[in-house]
Amino acid sequence: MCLRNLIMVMLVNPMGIDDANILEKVKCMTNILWQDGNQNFSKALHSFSDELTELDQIIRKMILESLGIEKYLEEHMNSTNYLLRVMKYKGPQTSDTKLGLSTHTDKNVVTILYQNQVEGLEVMTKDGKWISYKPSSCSFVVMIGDTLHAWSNGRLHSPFHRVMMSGNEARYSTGLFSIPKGGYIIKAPEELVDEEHPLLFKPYDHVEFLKYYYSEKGQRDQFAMHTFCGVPQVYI
Ligand SMILES: O=C(O)CCC(=O)C(=O)O
Ligand SMILES: [Fe+2]
Repeated sequence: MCLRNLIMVMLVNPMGIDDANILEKVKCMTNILWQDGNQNFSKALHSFSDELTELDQIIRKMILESLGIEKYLEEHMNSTNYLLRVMKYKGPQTSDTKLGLSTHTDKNVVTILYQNQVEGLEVMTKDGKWISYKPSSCSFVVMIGDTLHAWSNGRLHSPFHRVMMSGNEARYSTGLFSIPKGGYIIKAPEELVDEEHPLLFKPYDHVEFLKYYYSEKGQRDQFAMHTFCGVPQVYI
C-alpha cells in the first residue's frame, strides 16, 4: 500500500484511473476488475471524465484570462494529464463524527469533485474555520491545488479540506484531478512576479515534489510545498 493510500486508511476506499479521459486507459483498468471488461462501466467512466476534462479546461482558461496571461494557455493545457479517483467512504455506524479523509491540500492543478447525497466534505476558510459542503445532484466542487497556487504565484489559494463521516450511509465521491506531467517545470509566469508579488516558489518538477511529499517527513508536513521549494520571504 502506498503512503497516499495510508493516509486514506480510515474510512475511505479509493480507486484511481490514470488518463481517464482516454477510453483505452479506462478499459485497461476495467479489464482487471471484470472478465468481460464491463463495457458499460468503462464507457460511463470515460464519458464522465471526458466531460469533466472539458470543464477543467474551461475553468483554467477563465483563470488565465482573468489574470491576463492567456499567452500561456496552450502550454498550460498541454502540461497536464487527468486522473479520475472514485471513492467510497464507509458510514462509521455511529452518530459520533469520525475522520474519513485527513486534512490536506490537493497537490495537483485543479480538482473537480462530485458525490452522492451523504455529507462529509469540509473546507477550511482563510480564518481557520471549517465549513461543510451541502451536496446537490447538480453541483460540482472545484478545488484549486498546490500546483496552481505555486504557478499563479499565490494569486489562487489551495484550501485545506477533509472528509468527516457519521451515521450508517456510505458516501460515494469522484474527483477528476488535472496533474502536471513529469518533467514539466512549474514556474510562475514573469507577468505574475513583481515587487508587490515576490516569487513564492522556486521552479520545480511535480514528480520530484511528490517524492518528497510521499516520504515519511513529507507526509507529516502540512506545508510540504513551502518546505520543498518555497522562497523565504523577507519583510521590511
Ligand atoms: O471525497 C471527497 O469529496 C474529497 C476527496 C479529496 O479531497 C481528495 O481525494 O483529494
Ligand atoms: Fe483533496
